[in-house]
Amino acid sequence: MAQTGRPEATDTSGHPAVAIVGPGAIGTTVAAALHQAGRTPKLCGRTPRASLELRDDRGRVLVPGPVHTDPAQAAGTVDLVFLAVKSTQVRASAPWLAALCRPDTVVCVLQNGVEQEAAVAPFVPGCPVLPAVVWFPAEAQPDGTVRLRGEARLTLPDAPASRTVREALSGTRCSIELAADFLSVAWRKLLQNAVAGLMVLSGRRAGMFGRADISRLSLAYLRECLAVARAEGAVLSDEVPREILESFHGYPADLGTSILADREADRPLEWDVRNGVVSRRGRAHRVPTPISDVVAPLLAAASEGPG
Ligand SMILES: NC(=O)C1=CN([C@@H]2O[C@H](COP(=O)(O)OP(=O)(O)OC[C@H]3O[C@@H](n4cnc5c(N)ncnc54)[C@H](OP(=O)(O)O)[C@@H]3O)[C@@H](O)[C@H]2O)C=CC1
Ligand SMILES: CC(C)(CO)C(=O)C(=O)O
Repeated sequence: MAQTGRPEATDTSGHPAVAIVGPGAIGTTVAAALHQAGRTPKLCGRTPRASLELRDDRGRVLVPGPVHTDPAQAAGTVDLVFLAVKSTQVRASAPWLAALCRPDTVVCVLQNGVEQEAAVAPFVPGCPVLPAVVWFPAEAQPDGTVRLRGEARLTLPDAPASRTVREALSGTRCSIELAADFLSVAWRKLLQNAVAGLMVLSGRRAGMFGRADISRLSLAYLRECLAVARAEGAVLSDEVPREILESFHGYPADLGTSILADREADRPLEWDVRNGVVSRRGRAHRVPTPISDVVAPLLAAASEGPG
């Protein structure tokens, strides 16, 4: 972590200076929200780009770059880092975190899962690490633009560091809710992500949940995940599995999920944080997870092989 790096004065309006590490589907959405409000963040990625582009029903937002790719060349710490790389890419993004963070930098992790804090904290010793539940679907397109398919919305824990994130995003199109019981919200989203993993195994999009057999399988899987979530302390009602299944029934048939996009591009999958976690935490609590114990190894093999 940079101890003496001079804070970057990218923002003179009193809003926190922000960097986005991982300007992909989610990172581009947040960057566009900030840019539209006149608070263009520093963009830190892996692939060089001159700019980012977000598209949705309302039009396009072009976020001026460049996307920096060398942490040594993009000097200056910031008040807030949005970390929007995949969970499989956190370790590789550590040089960015070291270059951008000083001890009071807030690191807000825009990733699926329930283990973001434990995964990221070792790379930013002393910094407040905030997990965020990301509710909106965003899809990177073959031409490099990002298609946003919903309203940009995050839920954060009701913690002091969340104030920095609220200030950064205040008045932007990306809304923020603070949850007193963040654990329960994060597990509810995890259930949604776990069942979305079935799309990878079938190679199909949300339309597949219209099948009666897939609906039965999903409901059984969601109930199993719910038992683990409750063992972890989440307060979620018996209705949650059905509510989640109904939300999948209501999605456009061609809506995917980020883990399916990774599968289609033959990239490593976030199988462990989205599906494996259910088996792992289930074992710890002696909660049986027979469906998860089939789904997780198949996703792991799809991700990593061999074969
Ligand atoms: N997409 C969605 O709809 C949703 C995603 N999420 C979660 O959000 C997180 C981000 O997902 P998403 O935006 O879809 O992922 P993407 O793959 O679209 O974006 C990841 C970005 O990180 C960049 N990156 C990879 N490695 C590094 C590195 N070492 N240093 C800097 N940047 C790097 C990638 O660069 P490159 O262009 O070179 O690959 C890419 O720009 C995931 O945890 C996902 O589960 C949550 C809700 C919805
Ligand atoms: C689309 C959404 C919000 C639900 O599955 C998601 O979390 C993802 O694609 O990773």
